[in-house]
Amino acid sequence: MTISAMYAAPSDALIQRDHAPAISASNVSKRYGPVSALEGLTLDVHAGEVFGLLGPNGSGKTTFMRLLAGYLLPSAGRLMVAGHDVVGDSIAVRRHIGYVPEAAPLYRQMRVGEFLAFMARLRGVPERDVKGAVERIVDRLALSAVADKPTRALSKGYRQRTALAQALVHDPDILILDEPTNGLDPRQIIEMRQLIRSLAGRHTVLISSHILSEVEKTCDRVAVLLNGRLLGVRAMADTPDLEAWFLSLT
Ligand SMILES: Nc1ncnc2c1ncn2[C@@H]1O[C@H](COP(=O)(O)OP(=O)(O)OP(=O)(O)O)[C@@H](O)[C@H]1O
Repeated sequence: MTISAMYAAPSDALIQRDHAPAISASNVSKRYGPVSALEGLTLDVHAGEVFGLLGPNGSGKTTFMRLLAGYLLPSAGRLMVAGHDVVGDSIAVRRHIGYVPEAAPLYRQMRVGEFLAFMARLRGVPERDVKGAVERIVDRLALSAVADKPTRALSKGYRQRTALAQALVHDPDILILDEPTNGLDPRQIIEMRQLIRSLAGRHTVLISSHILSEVEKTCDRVAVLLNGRLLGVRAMADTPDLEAWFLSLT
């Protein structure tokens, strides 16, 4: 399917709502030698929702995201993304995922437009569709003012937005954002939150954070992780006091 057809067609994410969860973890564990970073994690993320992973430093949030993105392999358990196994079908999984790590590399010598075109090609967007895909994402994320600037010259807010654009340029169903507001100023935090909310529905968004108020304002549902273990999952609509719930768990 061409990227233009992907934009025109109802997204896989919406189709999946009636079928498989966008992300499904069954008893997933990850060890780094003697360190247990995730312990028997079982969790479903529904298509089209913004889902928050909340936990202090070292609770396993980044490890879970890196497993989903195929950068790491689980030590045990089964992890499915858009109906594909991350171990057995990693190429299909990568097509469905856009990932923004906490410190996203931006190839500092490239201009923003060039960088996005480079990332689109890397993700398998056909050559004839690259220009259109870049134009669409530059427009959608309001990057036109900086499209000709080298990425090294960007402000932190624009850098974060460019990192998000590279993760969306191939129009994945699922977007994974590790601490997306880290280091942003208050206005940039608000803009990033609005941007994430605007992606819900068409995309499934998984974000990590250790800031309760951030999760409260951005997410539809939240999971609390501590020391690699899942302590609970709640819909924000059913959680009038996130702080009280969090404290009751930890
Ligand atoms: N490459 C690694 N080798 C060894 N231990 C690791 C490695 N990466 C993470 N860990 C350990 O795994 C545990 C979970 O780390 P992880 O980075 O997934 O947590 P986190 O919740 O994302 O933390 P943060 O908010 O600080 O990014 C921690 O104890 C961490 O020290």
